[in-house]
Amino acid sequence: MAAQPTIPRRGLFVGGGWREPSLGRRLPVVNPATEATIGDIPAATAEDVEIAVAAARDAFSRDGGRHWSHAPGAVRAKFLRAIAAKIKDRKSDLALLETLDSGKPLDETDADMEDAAVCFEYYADLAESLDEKQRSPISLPMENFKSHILKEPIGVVGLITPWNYPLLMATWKVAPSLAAGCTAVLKPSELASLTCLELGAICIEVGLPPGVLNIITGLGPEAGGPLSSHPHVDKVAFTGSTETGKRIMTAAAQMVKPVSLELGGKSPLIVFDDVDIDKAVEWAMFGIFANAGQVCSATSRLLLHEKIAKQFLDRLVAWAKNIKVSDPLEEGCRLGSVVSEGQYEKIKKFISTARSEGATILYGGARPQHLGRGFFIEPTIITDVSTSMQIWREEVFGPVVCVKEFRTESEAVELANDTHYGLAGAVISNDEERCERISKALHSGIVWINCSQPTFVQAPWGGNKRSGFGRELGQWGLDNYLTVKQVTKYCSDEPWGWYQPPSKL
Ligand SMILES: NC(=O)C1=CN([C@@H]2O[C@H](COP(=O)(O)OP(=O)(O)OC[C@H]3O[C@@H](n4cnc5c(N)ncnc54)[C@H](O)[C@@H]3O)[C@@H](O)[C@H]2O)C=CC1
Ligand SMILES: N=C(N)NCCCC(=O)O
Ligand code: NA
Repeated sequence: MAAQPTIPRRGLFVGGGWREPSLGRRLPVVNPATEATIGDIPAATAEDVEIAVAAARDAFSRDGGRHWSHAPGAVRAKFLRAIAAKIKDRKSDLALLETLDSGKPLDETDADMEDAAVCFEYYADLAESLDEKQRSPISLPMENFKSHILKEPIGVVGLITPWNYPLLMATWKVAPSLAAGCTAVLKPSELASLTCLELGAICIEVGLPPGVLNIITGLGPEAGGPLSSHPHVDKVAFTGSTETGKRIMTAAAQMVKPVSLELGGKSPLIVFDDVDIDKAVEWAMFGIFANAGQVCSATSRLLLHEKIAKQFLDRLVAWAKNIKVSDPLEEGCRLGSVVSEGQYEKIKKFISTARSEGATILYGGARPQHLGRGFFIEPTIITDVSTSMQIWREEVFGPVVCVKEFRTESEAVELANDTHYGLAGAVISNDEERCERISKALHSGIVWINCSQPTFVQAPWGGNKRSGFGRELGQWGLDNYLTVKQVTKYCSDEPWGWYQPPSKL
């Protein structure tokens, strides 16, 4: 087991330095795998939001934007690459902090730190290529006019992020917004903020201009609320629950402030009868047990062709029994604890409601016997599910999959789309044409074929329906933080000639 590090005591990261929260309050950091309090983080309030937004505003317009917002993309790219390099240098200590904060297996946090570094590098490249895309001409039907496009940073952005991939979800917003030339105030989740505060330390080390990125930890209503309604915040990007997303959109609407929302999901995985069962089972497990199912795109509804359902479930149970559920620091751990006591209680309630509504807990459903402490839940497989049950309709955000059988392709699609959410969907079949048909038929922003969850920084990420709108990652992730300006020029020597000229007296 890795050595326990000391948890750095940080302030709020504002204007390029550390600052104690105005009201002097701090929040405990709990390691959910041991239930021990291991440190604390500052609790920002509206007063601190005010100061952080002012710092970001100042950084946006300082020197007419020459050093950041309107600097060549290469200037911003240099800082983004330096941040990526520091994340790589500190990968093992950041991964350890994130595991201690969230309960995620160390192999997962290690991969997440790598993904965060890659994301900063990717948007460094896009910051550079942005300059080449400026002034792209628009063809007009009148010769005496010429028009071109400028892509400009939106301004100061508020970035509100969740606890399930603490540093990575922050990076999906920080990297593209800074690449675009915005300045930002990041509000990570109070349940797991440690690595985001370390990002502040990294910004100091790389000499990021003060105020370009500010990081304020604290509670949702106290710190996130004032940020989403602040008149000097030009856009809010949010990832988290649908309920909080609605609140943020309502607050932003008062200022006609644009928002992008990446919310919950209840994504389906459809398995046909022409597949290699064990290969399909492993993807089904990865789709719902990776990160203990605390993934917005988790494929939490498993749809099995009736011909293979029994065999598939037998194998799924056999594989699930084989998952190493342990302290997330243990070598080979594949299922750690969930993030908090609140999340643990919520997941257990979902399971007991499913049982009382008549579903069968085929496997799991409780605390693993060998783990007496920590917020651990067994991998859980629920069958005999009907479409009116809570377990079919609502996001659990835990290692809990519910299963239904289907007979025909159209029945599978109908079940898959039977949800208010629309983030992701997946299909496993050896029939390529069938997979193509299903990709078109699913009402979601992401479709996986013959897999579930692999995520690449180059490809757009986001949902439809109550999973939100806007796309992160790829070029779309950069466009999220850019506004498009048309510049149209009259270039004829002739007068416009619409009005009768007055007589020259
Ligand atoms: N889609 C996703 O990626 C996520 C979904 N969830 C779902 O949400 C449930 C609740 O988890 P929470 O941590 O409570 O998620 P949440 O959506 O409340 O938290 C996400 C972020 O929003 C902030 N926030 C909360 N209330 C706010 C407000 N009124 N104004 C501005 N910001 C606010 C939080 O501090 C955090 O930074 C989970 O059980 C899960 O089902 C949670 C996290 C991520
Ligand atoms: N990095 C991977 N594989 N997935 C990220 C999921 C992000 C989310 O829950 O919003
Ligand atoms: Na924590």
